[in-house]
Amino acid sequence: MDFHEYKPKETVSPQRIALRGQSLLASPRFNKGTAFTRSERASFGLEGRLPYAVNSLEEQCDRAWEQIQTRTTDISKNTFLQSLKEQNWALYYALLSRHLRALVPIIYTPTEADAIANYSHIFRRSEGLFLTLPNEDKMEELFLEATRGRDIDLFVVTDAEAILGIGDQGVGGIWISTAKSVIYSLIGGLDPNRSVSVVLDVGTNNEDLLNDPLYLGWRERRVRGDIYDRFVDKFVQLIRKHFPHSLLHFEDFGIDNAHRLLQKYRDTHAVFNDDIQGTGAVTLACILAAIRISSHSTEHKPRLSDQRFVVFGAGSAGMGITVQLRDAMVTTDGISRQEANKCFWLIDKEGLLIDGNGGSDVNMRLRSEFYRTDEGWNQRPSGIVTLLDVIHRVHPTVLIGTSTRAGAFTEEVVRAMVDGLEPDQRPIILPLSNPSRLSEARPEDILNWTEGRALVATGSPFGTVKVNIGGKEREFVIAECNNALIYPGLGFGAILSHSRCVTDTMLVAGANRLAELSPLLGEVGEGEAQNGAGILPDIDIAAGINFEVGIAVAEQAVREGSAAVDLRIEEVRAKAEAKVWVPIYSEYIYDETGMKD
Ligand SMILES: NC(=O)C1=CN([C@@H]2O[C@H](COP(=O)(O)OP(=O)(O)OC[C@H]3O[C@@H](n4cnc5c(N)ncnc54)[C@H](O)[C@@H]3O)[C@@H](O)[C@H]2O)C=CC1
Ligand SMILES: CC(=O)C(=O)O
Ligand SMILES: [Mg+2]
Repeated sequence: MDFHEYKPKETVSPQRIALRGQSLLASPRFNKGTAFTRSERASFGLEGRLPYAVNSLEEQCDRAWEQIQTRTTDISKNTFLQSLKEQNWALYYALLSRHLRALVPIIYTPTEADAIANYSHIFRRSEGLFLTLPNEDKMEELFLEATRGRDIDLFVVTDAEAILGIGDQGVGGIWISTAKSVIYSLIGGLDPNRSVSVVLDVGTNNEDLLNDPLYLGWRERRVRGDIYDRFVDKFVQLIRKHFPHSLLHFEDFGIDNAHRLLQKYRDTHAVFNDDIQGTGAVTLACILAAIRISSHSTEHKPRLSDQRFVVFGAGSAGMGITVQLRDAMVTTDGISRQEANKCFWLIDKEGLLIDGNGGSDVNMRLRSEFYRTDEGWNQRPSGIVTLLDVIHRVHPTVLIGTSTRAGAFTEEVVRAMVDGLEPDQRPIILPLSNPSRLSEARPEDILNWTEGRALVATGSPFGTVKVNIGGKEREFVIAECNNALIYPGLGFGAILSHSRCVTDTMLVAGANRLAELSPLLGEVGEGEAQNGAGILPDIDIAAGINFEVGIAVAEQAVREGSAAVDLRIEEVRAKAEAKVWVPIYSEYIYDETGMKD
């Protein structure tokens, strides 16, 4: 079901509103602009404040679409949409939902990365909750002010240390929280009034920002250690105290904190780290679908543990993916954790991770399970075993890039990978770094170098690629293996079921559902080799797909007892349909005791 065509009863029933005149027009939640009906204009003191004609939402979308076309750069389109969001939520989300493929790249990766990097210069109006270290003593007051009178389902929080692949962005990181929240509403069907986007401003180590006279954040170096931990803990405890059934989504924390905070809080609340778990789940789905196509053997169902994985960039996302794949192997293929660990070769700045060479971060413990100590690797004089060395010796079937190292998957690397496989086996190559300019390879190049054999998915959108194979031009859809394709559904499922925790089994249920919905499998059936469909569903249909993911997650939560509501599996779908938020206008009735904000 694409819920944008769906009108839940609660949304279409009349709403009682206490705002009038300019206050109503200034409320993005309730404003309808030129779509206020004649009788609403009379009741709410709007007749002299609006031009005479009354538009439908469809007509307003047409006008906004026309206006956005006149903007010539992506960043100016981004600014236009940001301003539209500040004016009218229904119109903003309706417009986005009608043009997902064109506009998601504008409000999310890659354009949002540029907006975030320029936050202090293009800033116009603030949005979100800013919790800044010098205001620590007032945190509860600020928190309650921002959430006053609202039922909150979702908090999206960043400390902005590792925004997408562009690093420490200080206070500008608020816009990754708001962008992720928008995707929750757009694709996941969450009411935008029930989410709060937060930045924990604990300083920045970005010299450019520290030296920028217009920088809007707290102009100090990043705070670490006990002070940092106390600050984050205060925030998490406020959520637990005031919104015990909400989901807490961590985004783009630095590598040292991401895993640590997830482990610290995941048993105490429904906590989710998108870069680790969202990326892990979407990549698991992508690989589950891809191996069913790439497997050269038709004799047995391809197993994850039959694959050899090279993960280039063993940071938050790389380790999240590795652990997710490893755990899935243990559960579904019935092998031990030690055996599963042997399917991975991890590479970071210091080359193949052989025995902890050079690394000093807190990821060490996680990484150490995957060290290749006893394989007799001959290090070069530089002390590094390179990606190419590993490809030559390991013959990986899957190559994943989460390094931010643009162009790291060179022609030599990709050709060496193909040479190591059976002639009818298809290499799975996933350059996942964002934004687009940091991708480890361009899909067009990978497909040319492999003559269309590779199965490719990327972190940012790349569109369709045409490749000349034996004199014939073939088209390949490049799937986006971005956590946005799954986290809205994972979150919706967790919220729907009031999950006490987000468990690994809930994540796997979501990933399996997404894999089943792969167009690659649907169109040609398993085992068909030459099909240009994307590995994962297109962003165009992401809303319907995430709805299904959400249901699978909520059902799993009910099944395993993670759900904290009295809900039967048979009731999950109906409950999801009732909860889903869609951008449409309902009728307003003026009522002094009605809704104000
Ligand atoms: N497609 C998706 O859904 C997602 C993509 N990402 C992308 O993945 C990239 C990494 O993100 P995080 O893991 O959060 O960052 P991170 O900083 O935690 O990890 C990056 C890792 O790559 C390593 N690295 C850097 N240069 C390298 C090189 N030349 N060779 C090998 N390794 C190198 C770093 O040392 C670090 O361990 C970013 O571009 C981010 O946008 C992250 C999350 C989701
Ligand atoms: C997609 C995402 O979460 C990232 O690139 O960080
Ligand atoms: Mg992220």
